[in-house]
Amino acid sequence: MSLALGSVADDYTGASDLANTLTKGGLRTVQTIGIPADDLDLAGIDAVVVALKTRSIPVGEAVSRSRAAEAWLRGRGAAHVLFKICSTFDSTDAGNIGPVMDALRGEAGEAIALVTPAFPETGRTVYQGNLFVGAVPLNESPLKDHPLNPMRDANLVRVLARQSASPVGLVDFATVVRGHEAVAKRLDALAAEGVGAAIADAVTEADLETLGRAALAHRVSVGASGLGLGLARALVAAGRACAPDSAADVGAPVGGLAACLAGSCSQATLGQIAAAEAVMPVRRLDPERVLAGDAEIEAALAWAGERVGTGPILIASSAEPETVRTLQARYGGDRVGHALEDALARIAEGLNARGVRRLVVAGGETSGAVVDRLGLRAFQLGPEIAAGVPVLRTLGQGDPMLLALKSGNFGGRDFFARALDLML
Ligand SMILES: Nc1ncnc2c1ncn2[C@@H]1O[C@H](COP(=O)(O)OP(=O)(O)OP(=O)(O)O)[C@@H](O)[C@H]1O
Ligand SMILES: O=C(O)[C@@H](O)C(=O)CO
Repeated sequence: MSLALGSVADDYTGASDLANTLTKGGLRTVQTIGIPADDLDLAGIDAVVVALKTRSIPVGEAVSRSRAAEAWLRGRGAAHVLFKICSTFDSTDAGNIGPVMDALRGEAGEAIALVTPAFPETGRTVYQGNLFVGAVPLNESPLKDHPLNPMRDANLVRVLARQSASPVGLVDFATVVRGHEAVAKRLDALAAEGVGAAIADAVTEADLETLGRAALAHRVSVGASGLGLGLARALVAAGRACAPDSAADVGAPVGGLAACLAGSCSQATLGQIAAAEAVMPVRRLDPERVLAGDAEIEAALAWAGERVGTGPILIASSAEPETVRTLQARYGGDRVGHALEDALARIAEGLNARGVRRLVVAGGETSGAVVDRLGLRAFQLGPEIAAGVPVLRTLGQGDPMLLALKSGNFGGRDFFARALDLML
């Protein structure tokens, strides 16, 4: 059976966001962690999203891992591969969006790639190449304070041009509203001028349907869940996927204990942790003590062990931007980030050993560290908790676990409680 669509995602929460959107768009979808084992059963599956952890690693590694995932997907018949990036275009001038895009475009033999992070359902829109988060340009949004990749320029034509080896152009809104043929013509014209990537404006789902249709004529595209939606709808309309009529079903309850972990320092996650304090015990890690040794992890696990038997608990490293900046200035951003990711991953492992089978994790890098530490390999999609965040059920690995991997900025204030309500 050939895949109708393949995707290489640059982080795990982003992958589950896309897998959720593809499922809602009518594609039977599986999310894998890294390149799947050969015995993964793909019968009846339309789309595979290969989750990588390549957003914040050195460029060369990001490129080689992405190429290997793309080759695997092509080997399963995927005619189109979407490189799933963050809807807030998380990256630095060194990459990794530009270099990975250049490599995948080269492999696919395409002259140009359509690029759009628009995802209107979560307030991400693109106009004249500028990315808006809700009502404000990217550089005025909380993303300007991101601990790993502060976003200080909203003009994505400029941002991507700093990362890509080829010139970057624009498919503007006036072209998009004229439909997929106009977009296709504009892409051809840009390619003829030697432009290797085009940021495409999109404000509504209708724009993304247009872009999905235009992108499908090529072998590779770059975008967030909004473009995934456009591609899914184009595939269903073309009869290349058969839109199952039953909603995503996460199967029988898994039971077991439940816990939440948060490493995201986004404004949304900080608000969600504050709200969780009213409904479950919350412990905040002391980052300085985490950097000093194992005692903080052991203390957190002992604290959890006394409480998790009677109800869900939450452990967070998250802090306000000013606190994050102070810590990073003292110890270095990479060192702090990795130490806290590793601490939360080890706490997840300890909780799992104490019977936790239902786990909510906030933050893309944090989720990557947790899922890797637990050795999870593939997920089936369950119901949507909030826009971009589905319930995931482990696939093909003995007793199932339920997870929710939340992108930092997603979800309402009651996210943690709401997630646990759907994870039975
Ligand atoms: N108190 C803290 N001080 C400094 N860095 C922190 C602190 N707590 C967490 N971090 C680090 O901040 C980074 C947060 O990245 P992560 O990807 O997990 O969240 P996010 O960027 O908000 O989510 P997403 O990528 O899904 O948008 C991680 O490297 C984490 O270890
Ligand atoms: O696109 C998004 O915003 C998310 O799926 C994500 O990738 C955040 O890390």
